[in-house]
Amino acid sequence: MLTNHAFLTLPAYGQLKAHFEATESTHMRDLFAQNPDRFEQFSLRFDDILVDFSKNRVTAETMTLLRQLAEQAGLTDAIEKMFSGDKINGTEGRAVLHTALRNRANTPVLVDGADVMPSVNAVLDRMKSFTERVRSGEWKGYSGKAITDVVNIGIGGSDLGPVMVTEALKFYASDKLKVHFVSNVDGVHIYETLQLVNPETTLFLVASKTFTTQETMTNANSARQWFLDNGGSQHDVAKHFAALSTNKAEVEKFGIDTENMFGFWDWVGGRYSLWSAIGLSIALYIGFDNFEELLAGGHAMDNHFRTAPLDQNIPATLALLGIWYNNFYGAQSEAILPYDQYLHRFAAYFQQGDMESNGKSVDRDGHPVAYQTGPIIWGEPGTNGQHAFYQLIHQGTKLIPCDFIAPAISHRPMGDHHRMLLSNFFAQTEALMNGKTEQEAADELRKAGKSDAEIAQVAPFKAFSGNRPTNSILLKMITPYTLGSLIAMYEHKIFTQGVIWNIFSFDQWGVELGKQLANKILPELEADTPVNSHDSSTNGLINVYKVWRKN
Ligand SMILES: O=P(O)(O)OC[C@H]1O[C@H](O)[C@@H](O)[C@@H](O)[C@@H]1O
Repeated sequence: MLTNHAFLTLPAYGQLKAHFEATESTHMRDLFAQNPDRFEQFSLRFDDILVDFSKNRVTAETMTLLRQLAEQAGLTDAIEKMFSGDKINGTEGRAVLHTALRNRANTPVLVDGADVMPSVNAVLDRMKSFTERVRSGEWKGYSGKAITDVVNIGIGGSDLGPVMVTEALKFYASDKLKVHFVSNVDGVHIYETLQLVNPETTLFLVASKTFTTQETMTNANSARQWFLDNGGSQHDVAKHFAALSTNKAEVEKFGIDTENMFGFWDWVGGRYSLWSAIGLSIALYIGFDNFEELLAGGHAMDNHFRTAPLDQNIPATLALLGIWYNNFYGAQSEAILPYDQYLHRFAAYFQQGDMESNGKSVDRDGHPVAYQTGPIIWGEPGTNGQHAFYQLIHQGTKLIPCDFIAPAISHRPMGDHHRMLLSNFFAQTEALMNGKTEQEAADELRKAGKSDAEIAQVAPFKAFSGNRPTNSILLKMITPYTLGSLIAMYEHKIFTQGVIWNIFSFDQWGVELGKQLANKILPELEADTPVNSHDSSTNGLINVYKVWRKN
């Protein structure tokens, strides 16, 4: 278990508070003007990833104090505990070992005294041979045809990771195999997906850690019914359905051949599970070699996080910067802005990764926290975001720290597109940092021939305060390896923040509540008789629904 501490009484917290008050009005423009080495001093490189954090409202002193905060919160010890299988998920009594899933060094990792690596490797071997059989066409559907479409049925962590990664690595995909994802219990999702596929050549992956999640089981049942109604027999189900789960008993109950079950373990959190059997759709889509590259990239970042000193440690640095804005500047959110269309689900993926992990308000002693914890994560790919919500980032009243992410090399070089994309990537962080004074705005207007009256009227609106913090994460190229490192980088950022805030990052009781509540109302929706067991709003909504559904 992790050692507890009181975040607000850490000596570095008090020092940071005083430092914040003393430096709050400093403008980054001046910091850049004063220090020509700012980029060298405040950027880190790891393989083909460059993290430039110089456009933040920090000085060397800020970073020193933030690192002291991490040390005083016991980060080094906490990292060791996670990697070595300590039961750091305190409310569920579980280890947290997604790092073991990508432990390419194969060094033993012990849970309750037993090495988990042989089981990890055994599942990877089975995934490999299954992937090869399906991709080569050796695996046949019931009518003897090869598989052309894979439909992953899962939700939350059993969906978002595979969706994000298959999109991000589409360049590496085989054109012989398409992947589809069904998550929402809204019948529209499975209906529309089934319109695209043929039962003879479709493989359904039922992805659920618990194998009891309402949405997934409902979609899986509908998929099986569709399969049986459209030419498949009960006997053929084994050729068209596989399960990715920790729950063998429920998989058997559903009727999936356990030969087609790919297991994982309770020490893999749902939102950290793309590295496990939950990643089978990824392996099928991009091939097992590429899936292994993804694991290798994650493993390399694990080694970096575990061994790099704090002043060189990329995930820890990003975490500390996040804490600086969250706990001292009062920033409510962080935007993730990938300048890469293939990464268009990256922010959505880390919405779950971050918000489900650190959206907690009770500390590890069970006491309500008296400080802010996890931020709101949001974002869309650049340049679309620029034409939608960047106005608020540039000139709104809220401070929104942003991560800008871009590859130097595009997989799809089309004319000048990539250069244009990157010119936006570079320009935006520069503008957010520099801003534009009213005087500069006035000078521009004068040059454009505007009268003094016009200038006085318009200049205030054309001024930008600047001083808005950004990290620029420049990658050479989005390869499976680099993406693996990038994902692991954010995972460890989230972990670091949870350690410093003294919260449990690996449970999700808030989500469980929703599952229970919906199950209570579902039977009440059966009959047309009005309900009166809830508050007047809930009763009113249900009763109008009961009337309207009759038409
Ligand atoms: O894989 P499962 O068990 O279907 O859970 C799917 C999802 O359910 C809930 O929303 C949470 O517990 C998530 O963390 C999880 O990823």
